Amino acid sequence: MSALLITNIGCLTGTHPQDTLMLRGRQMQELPVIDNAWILCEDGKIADFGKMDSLPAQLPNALHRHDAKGGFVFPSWCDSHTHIVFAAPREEEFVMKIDGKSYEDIAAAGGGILNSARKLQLASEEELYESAAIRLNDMIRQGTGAVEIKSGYGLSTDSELKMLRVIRRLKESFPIPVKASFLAAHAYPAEYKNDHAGYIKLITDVMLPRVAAEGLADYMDTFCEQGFFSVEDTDRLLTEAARYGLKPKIHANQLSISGGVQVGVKHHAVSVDHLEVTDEEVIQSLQSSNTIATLLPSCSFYINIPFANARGLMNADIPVALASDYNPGSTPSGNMNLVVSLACIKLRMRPEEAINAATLNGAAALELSGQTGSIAKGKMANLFITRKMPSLAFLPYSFGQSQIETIVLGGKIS
Ligand SMILES: N=CN[C@@H](CCC(=O)O)C(=O)O
Ligand SMILES: [Zn+2]
Repeated sequence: MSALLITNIGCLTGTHPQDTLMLRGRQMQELPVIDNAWILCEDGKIADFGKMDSLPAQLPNALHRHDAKGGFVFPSWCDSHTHIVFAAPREEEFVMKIDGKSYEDIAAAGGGILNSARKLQLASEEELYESAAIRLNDMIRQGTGAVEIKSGYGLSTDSELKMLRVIRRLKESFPIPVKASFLAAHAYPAEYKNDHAGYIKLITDVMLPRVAAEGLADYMDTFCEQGFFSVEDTDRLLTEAARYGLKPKIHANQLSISGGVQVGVKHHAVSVDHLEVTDEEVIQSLQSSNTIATLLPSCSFYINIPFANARGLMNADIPVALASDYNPGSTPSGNMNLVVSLACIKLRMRPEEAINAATLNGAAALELSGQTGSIAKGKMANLFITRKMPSLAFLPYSFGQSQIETIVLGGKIS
């Protein structure tokens, strides 16, 4: 039996009741904490915790002790939206953006997703695994302890399967939970430019059965957006995916009011992601559902598009999660500390709301909140320990810097 005792914790953060598995809008203001605390991890799980003056006299024999020296302990970030399997960065597009081209201009000029797809088709599974593993390791060092990864730079049967197999290998070899989303409907490949029905048929009749047969995906995703996949395309794809037990997670309303939120809600999507553009109808459709609004402020920051209306969503009691959207085009960063800072600065989320959105609600957007995302007995001991900080707000306040000193995964200092 392996056991880890962390003592002298300045503030143990996110001690939600065990049965709190998702926070709707206004509930997100509550972030329970225990000051001057200890936590005991046994066999990879959180066994117990409390105030220092309640530290039990009887402790497991083979005990590793760690003195947090006044640092804060958080549940690891749960990053529920990433695209970290890609063949090459796209810094040439970064320079095009500086020169005034928009995300849509670059995509129309053969850049964007199709650019990544061309490069990915030429890369081997091994090369893709190696580069994605480096990114995932970097994310873990920055406090991420659960992640979702999408396909969507394959856009052919072989290459989509190749991406999903890389994700499966990451799942098998990393000590954190990994969920996979099948995103063949990310862009129409050049050869289907004038045959959208043909590509939809390829996804439904050829790709989906193979993805399901190999058990390669947990979710079905589509980029429901003007110039990409329509509401009708999305409706059809989600209907077919449901036959294979794949629930939706949708890219919706990144560039326009696309109808993606409503079609996602209709299909009981676990989450609808982006939502940089919303209106009253979008908010109303989410209000009557359990679908999570996953916001990606580092994407807004990087490609200079509007920031999501987090306050409007939370005031309407909609559950909001935060994720990185790490990808080579619109967000070349998987740093959840920066995401949380941007959420405070640009989405005007209070630190407690942003931290809940990046932990418990992020876990809910991965359907893992029974296992991670808060400090509760029996949950995975995936945590991070910061330097001594003067307050909770100091974490997002010190934007662009990391306060993290120690990572704990499965109850072990890693
Ligand atoms: N919007 C669609 N997909 C990605 C960007 C993909 C890319 O530009 O490569 C996103 O979530 O931002
Ligand atoms: Zn995305």
